[in-house]
Amino acid sequence: MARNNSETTSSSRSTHKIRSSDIANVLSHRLRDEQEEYLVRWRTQTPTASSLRQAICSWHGLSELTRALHHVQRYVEARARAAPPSRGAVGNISAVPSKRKRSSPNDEATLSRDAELGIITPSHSSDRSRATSAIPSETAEEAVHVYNGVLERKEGWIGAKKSKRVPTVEIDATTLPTPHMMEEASATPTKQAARFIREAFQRKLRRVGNLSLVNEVDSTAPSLEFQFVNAYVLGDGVYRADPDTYEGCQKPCRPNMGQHIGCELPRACGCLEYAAVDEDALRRDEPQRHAEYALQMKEGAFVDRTNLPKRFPYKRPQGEHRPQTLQRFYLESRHAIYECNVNCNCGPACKSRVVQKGRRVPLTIFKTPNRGWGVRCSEKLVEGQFIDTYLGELITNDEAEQREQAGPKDKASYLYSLDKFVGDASDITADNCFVVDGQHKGGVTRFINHSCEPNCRQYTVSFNKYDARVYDLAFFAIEDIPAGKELTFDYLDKDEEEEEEVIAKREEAALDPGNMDKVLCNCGATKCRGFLWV
Ligand SMILES: C[S@@+](CC[C@H](N)C(=O)[O-])C[C@H]1O[C@@H](n2cnc3c(N)ncnc32)[C@H](O)[C@@H]1O
Repeated sequence: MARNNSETTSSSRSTHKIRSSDIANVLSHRLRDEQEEYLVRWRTQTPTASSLRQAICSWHGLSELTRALHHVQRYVEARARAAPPSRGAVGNISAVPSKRKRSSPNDEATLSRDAELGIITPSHSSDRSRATSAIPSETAEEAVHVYNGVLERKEGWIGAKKSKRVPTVEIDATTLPTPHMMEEASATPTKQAARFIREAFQRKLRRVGNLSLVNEVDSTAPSLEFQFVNAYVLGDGVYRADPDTYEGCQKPCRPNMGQHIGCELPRACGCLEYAAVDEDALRRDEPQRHAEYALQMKEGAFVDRTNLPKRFPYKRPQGEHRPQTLQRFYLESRHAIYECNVNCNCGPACKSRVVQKGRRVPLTIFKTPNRGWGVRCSEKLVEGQFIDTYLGELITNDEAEQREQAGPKDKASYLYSLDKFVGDASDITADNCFVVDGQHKGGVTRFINHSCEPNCRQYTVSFNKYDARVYDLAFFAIEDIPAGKELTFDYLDKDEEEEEEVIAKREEAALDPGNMDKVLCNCGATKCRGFLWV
């Protein structure tokens, strides 16, 4: 049924929703009957200067916008960026998506990127001469709920259309919001929107499971546009092997070896082919072979690893409800970890299966005072305990470079090159390795902040020993971490340095003009290097 444009559109109990894809953007907000209402500009198929002027705009309560809340979030955060927080408005929003360039208000001939995205800047309101019919008075303006069209409600959805039958209030949509609307908006809080947005993000977390959100700093929530995924999302030109084709360990490995804790064959297990050689065992058991091995390693010669004793990645579980932890050797080295896989003979109880079983610990995304969102665990973690993997879009290096150039200055923080095996006997180079971009699609670990003195580290974990291109990036605790303490890792994974050395370098970095546009590090560690990427 067609709705007259003078009808109220903001029922607080609405069962009819606006589709996210039908909205171009949110232009303003106001309070009516104690309910926040948001002025929505409907999307036109292909935005042209004239279609933007004639775009349908209408006011809606939040219950009609629950499927399109990220548009409200963008509006609220852009507003907070433009003005310092006041009277219940949102505060620190350092982690919101990048700012967009805005189009020249009078440049109709060439549509800017803003216009393509459907963003109309308030500054257009100065060009009143284009209005098809100016709004006569503030009172009339207040009464209007739909401009340039009518709304219809069908099958749970709200749509907008032009109507020849129903008289409509016509206005140059690029003049919205009007100065009066802007004035009203500046005096109106966005608390209800903040609650709707926070609840929507919490619903996302519940769908993932074992995740929560805490914000004791302001009323914001992480971007609703962030999509949680549970595996890499393959981009164009990216490929990975089907798990059915992975080579698994075969006989003599067998299920339930070693009192049901899996593999006990550090020389024979095929999955350990590229695992770290247990040099202590080799020296002790076969001194001659150890001497040959040490020489081959020193000269960079080929090493036949068959039957050399290898190190298992994980310790046996230390009690029924205790987590398995990384062996000290792996914890302290950067050696890749090889786990057993779906085609192995060892069975699911094998001790070389930790990361593949996924996150077991409850994590909380929380707002920090000076580093955007961070992550903590509500349970204590022990040294060597697995936390979670870094996920995201798996893209080519070329694609990553393009995204880095087009993105904000901290884009690099979300990009992780899978370059562990560059330089090994493979055709992988720094220019053709794949890259994980976790900014818009990924897992909770994408919210982990950097520290120059971290309590976690990222390790390479492979289930397919012959694939040097695609592997997991897994976070482990590198010390015991009390419940509630922020989890951090060193984005540059640097080796530890002496304090005086770090301080000297930090002072030098602060004076280097080349670091002027670098992101300052707020980790607060004694050995802080001063910048995120130095
Ligand atoms: C991978 S994200 C971490 C999550 C991020 N805090 C957020 O709110 O989405 C990396 C970004 O967080 C911020 N960040 C992380 N660690 C920081 C630190 N030690 N000091 C300052 N900013 C930091 C920077 O903006 C960086 O680009």
